[in-house]
Amino acid sequence: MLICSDALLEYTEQVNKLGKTLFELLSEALGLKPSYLTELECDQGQILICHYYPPCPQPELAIGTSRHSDAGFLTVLLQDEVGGLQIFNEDRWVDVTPTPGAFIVNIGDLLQLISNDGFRSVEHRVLAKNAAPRVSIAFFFSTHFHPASTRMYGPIKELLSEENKPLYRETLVRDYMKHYFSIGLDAKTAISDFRL
Ligand SMILES: O=C(O)CCC(=O)C(=O)O
Ligand SMILES: [Fe+2]
Repeated sequence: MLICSDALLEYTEQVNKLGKTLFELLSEALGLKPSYLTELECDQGQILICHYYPPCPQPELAIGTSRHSDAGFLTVLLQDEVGGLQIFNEDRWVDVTPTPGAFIVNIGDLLQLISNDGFRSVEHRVLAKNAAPRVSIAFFFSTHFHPASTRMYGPIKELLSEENKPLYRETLVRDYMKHYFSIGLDAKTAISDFRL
């Protein structure tokens, strides 16, 4: 890891910039001013996780990463050419075919919660493969590790009306994370427990 630390720092800086732009576009898509989500500090916590999946001799008996949705606000994911990532859409698993140079951007549970279902977090998993080792780099925007944060996150007030009532209760990021990790990876159970 020391060998590529400069590359990872540079990568972090660039994905951070990309994240800011994405949060601006997502704010606008919700009909809010571009700086809305960054003012809410959705881009403030960043966690970079590098995954290594060794080749699996019996992939039909194993799973690379179990079914889950990401807990934070947004994930920028880089996968290599091996494949195996799938998203759950309309009751079936769909392969996310690797595209060289492309990122996969996943909406996380907390963005679903504050957008009051305007955006939906996506369930995904990674199948085990026996062809070759697989590497992916996940960059999570979430304040998991800002335990002192006292900001409460709930459905954005500007998005609510008589017809669009709040669907979730407010939460601290750390309380959401505690619940998410206490139940483990398994479908989208964590966010449903915050539904009113
Ligand atoms: O390895 C991948 O492509 C996905 C990993 C993942 O879903 C995660 O880290 O949350
Ligand atoms: Fe994930």
